[in-house]
Amino acid sequence: MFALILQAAGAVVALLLLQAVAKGIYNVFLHPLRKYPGPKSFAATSLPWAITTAQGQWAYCIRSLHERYGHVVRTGPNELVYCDAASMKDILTRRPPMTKSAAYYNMPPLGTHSILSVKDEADHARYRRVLAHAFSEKALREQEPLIRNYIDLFIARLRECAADGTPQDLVAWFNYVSFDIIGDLTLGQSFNCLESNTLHPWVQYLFQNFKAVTLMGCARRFPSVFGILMKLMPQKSLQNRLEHFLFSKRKVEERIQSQSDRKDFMTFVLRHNEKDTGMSMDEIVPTFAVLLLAGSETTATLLSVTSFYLLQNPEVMDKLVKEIRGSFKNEEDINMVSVNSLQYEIAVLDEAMRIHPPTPLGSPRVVPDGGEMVGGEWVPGGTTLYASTYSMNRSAKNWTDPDKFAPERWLKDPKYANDDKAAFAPFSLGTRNCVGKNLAIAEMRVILARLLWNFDLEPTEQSCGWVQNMKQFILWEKPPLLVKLKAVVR
Ligand code: HEM
Repeated sequence: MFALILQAAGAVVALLLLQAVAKGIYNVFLHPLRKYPGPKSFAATSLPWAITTAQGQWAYCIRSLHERYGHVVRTGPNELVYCDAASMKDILTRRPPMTKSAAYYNMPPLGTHSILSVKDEADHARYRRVLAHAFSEKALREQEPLIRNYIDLFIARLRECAADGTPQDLVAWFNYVSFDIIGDLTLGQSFNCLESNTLHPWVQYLFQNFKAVTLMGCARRFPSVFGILMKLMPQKSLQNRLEHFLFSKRKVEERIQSQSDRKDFMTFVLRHNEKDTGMSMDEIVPTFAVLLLAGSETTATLLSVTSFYLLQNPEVMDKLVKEIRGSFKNEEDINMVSVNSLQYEIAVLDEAMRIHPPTPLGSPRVVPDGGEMVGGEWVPGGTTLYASTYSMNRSAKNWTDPDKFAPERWLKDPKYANDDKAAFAPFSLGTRNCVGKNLAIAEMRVILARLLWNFDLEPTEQSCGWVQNMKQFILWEKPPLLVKLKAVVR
């Protein structure tokens, strides 16, 4: 009996293997994408993509594939990745827009789409119309006092903790301040990370969640064994994902029930949420869960990256510190409007976003039925495609000295006259670009200016190799960045 079961299992495995080989041969030699350049193994099966992605190495892999094969690479049986501005524009700004790729955007756990994952463009436009009110100029002005309180606390806590000369982990501190701000703006309550000098457990779950979602994305590429792969995944991380979501749901519901009119996102959303043209509660919950994550991790990453490159480039740091300290009489003068005059700081932040974009992957889309022209070539309907932000920003075809941190390239330095600035889109393009862009920019400019107004930063031995081989699981998995802070006495 046992031998029979073994024989049957062997036959099933052999059949699956045969099917995979036949499919691989079809994909390489007969598939409509066969003429596109790229490694044969990537064209044959999704396995190389899944392995590299699960190892957190995808951004580096795509970059090296572009260096070898050119501006377009076939990275999977049904997938193309681009590395030039014209193709990126074709993909992201087409009218009507190409839909988001289901292979990359997960449905939230309770089965209703968030603004990030929703496929239907009319639904997306409806979500976006409501949410836009929470991110208008007017809303930002009204939110500034709330944000300022947290930045005051950030500086005060850093002054206390750095007073004895102990190096501070800037990644942790930027996470504390960005999560406290976003917690307050989204849920009406702080995560109290700054006060407690620790990440709230919800935030810790969040980081595990990125890995879980990445692994689920890998498993989904193999529908015939998806069920088995999901069983092999650490069940705790799947459970965490659900708990994490239920926590957000509870908090969003509490915020709505409080009927408060504080100047947070919910007040603006509820004020403009018309009954028939607005968002349902089931849609608000996952969308607010996205805001918590999209509005915190990204800004914390960029501030960490900026600090790292400033520490590695003392002449840039000096110039920036001089600009900030020479532009204001008092710290109170540093606000979301006055920082817009800091031309060098703006260039430094743009350069950090170029060299190490907080969202390294890009925005995958699906070519509509009937096909579409992308970068001057016909691409068949159903193809998944995107411009990889990391490769775009590090390509020698787009930038002079792409691996050099050079804020001057944003300040009309003739050495960088051939840079293709149209290749720079860290907040994406088109109807699904980042709704929080203005908030993110304002927040990062003020936090960086206030940090360098208050402290001289010095690297530690540990901080020197910080970016090397940093893994990506949707966002970057950042190790600690230990830095010495010397408070400036005035
Ligand atoms: C440096 C900071 C930030 C960067 C680099 C960034 C980048 C991006 C990118 C590339 C997208 C498009 C994602 C895609 O198509 O898959 C996006 C979308 C989005 N971002 Fe940001 N983001 C940042 C900060 C923020 C902030 C502060 C918020 C809100 C508080 C926010 C909220 C969102 C939302 C809701 C979307 C989805 C928009 C839509 O689909 O209509 N982001 N962001």
